[in-house]
Amino acid sequence: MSDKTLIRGARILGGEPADLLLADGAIAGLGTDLDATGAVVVEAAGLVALPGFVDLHTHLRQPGREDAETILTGSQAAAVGGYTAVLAMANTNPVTDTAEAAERVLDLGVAAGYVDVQPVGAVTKDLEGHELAELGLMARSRARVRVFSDDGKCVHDARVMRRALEYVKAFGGVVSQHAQDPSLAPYGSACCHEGEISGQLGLPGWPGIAEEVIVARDVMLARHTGSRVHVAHVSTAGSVEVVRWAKSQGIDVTCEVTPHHLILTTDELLGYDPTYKVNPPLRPAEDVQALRAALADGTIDAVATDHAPHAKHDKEHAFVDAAFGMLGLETALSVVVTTMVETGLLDWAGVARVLSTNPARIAGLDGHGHEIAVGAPANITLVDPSAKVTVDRDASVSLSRNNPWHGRELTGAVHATFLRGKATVMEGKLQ
Ligand SMILES: NC(=O)N[C@@H](CC(=O)O)C(=O)O
Repeated sequence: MSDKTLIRGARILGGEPADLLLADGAIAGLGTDLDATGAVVVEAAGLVALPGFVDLHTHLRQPGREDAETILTGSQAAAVGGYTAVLAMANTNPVTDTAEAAERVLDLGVAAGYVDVQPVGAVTKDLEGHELAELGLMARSRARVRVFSDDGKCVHDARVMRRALEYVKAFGGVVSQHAQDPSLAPYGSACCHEGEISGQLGLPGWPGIAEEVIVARDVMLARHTGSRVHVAHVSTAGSVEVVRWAKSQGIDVTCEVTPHHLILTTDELLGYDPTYKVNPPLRPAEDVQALRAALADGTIDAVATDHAPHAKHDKEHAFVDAAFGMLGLETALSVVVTTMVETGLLDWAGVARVLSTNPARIAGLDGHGHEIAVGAPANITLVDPSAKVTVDRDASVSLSRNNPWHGRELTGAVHATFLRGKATVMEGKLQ
């Protein structure tokens, strides 16, 4: 089979139609009426060409919970979602807190071959929050770890956070903080936005302030250390306000929002369906509006899925006992189109920014998030901008089924994904 592909007539970043020639892993031509000799031709009239998506926040569950997801199945779900790179969170079993563990994740990602799997290193040993993990060794390993996170838990001790920020500064790393002060929102028990709704449902409250105090503290620590902090899954208007202020002061802070926090609200909890139990919890509509506005104005840099697959027997429990988390990789683009493009809040260049360019920059991934230009790596996602999709959780390539979008109609679909010129997905199907 030819290793040349001609994508014919795609709208580049939603602009004018052009042909794209992919050869030897790179974009070899961009223009009109390019010569198709020897190339596989992909007819792309009406489709939008974007740089391959990069997910800053994916839980792949391997090692330890291969019944919920593996690096292979998670990579496949990512490719179907239009991703060419994912950052694999460290809260596996064992935790990714050594150079060897990070290299193992990297190698399994290469063996799977659907997306570049970039390991995230734990900030503290075994995510316990006390002793720093081998940050330098992970950074210098073959895995070149640059993003560190105890995600699932917060680096709640200010002294440990300060040391982590100082340490990662030496090699241009970043700490991605799961902002949850456990004295205000205890791990495991706090599971519902604190407010009228938690009272009504009788569920332990997870107040927005538990997130906001950590975000406020961390931007001050970033300023003090001159280092770089990233806030994972921001979920409240207050957090966004703090980040907006910090950016205006020149503090080196970035943040991400999940697709689910852009649309789902506390109302979903009324049926006590554990599919909607997630950390941080779903918030009221005012927060959702503030998150959309902040993504539109650039205060929020990226959309990151927090894809959190769980086996049935961990999710199908009474709400208080079920595992936290929901799937996200395969549906993120459709949620972004539905909430941000259809509403006029983002154009396609904006979608490229929040799903590709910014996350690649934050993670320090050189081979991703490029402009669509001759010579750039051929990591390309083709999107059908107006397709109406009714999500079917059983059509998922993820091993898990905790899909909050099941039965909903969303707009926009991934048509094809190319990783260094090779089609991993074509006509929505895994290759
Ligand atoms: N986001 C989630 O709801 N779940 C995450 C970890 C976490 O609790 O943040 C997971 O690993 O399942």
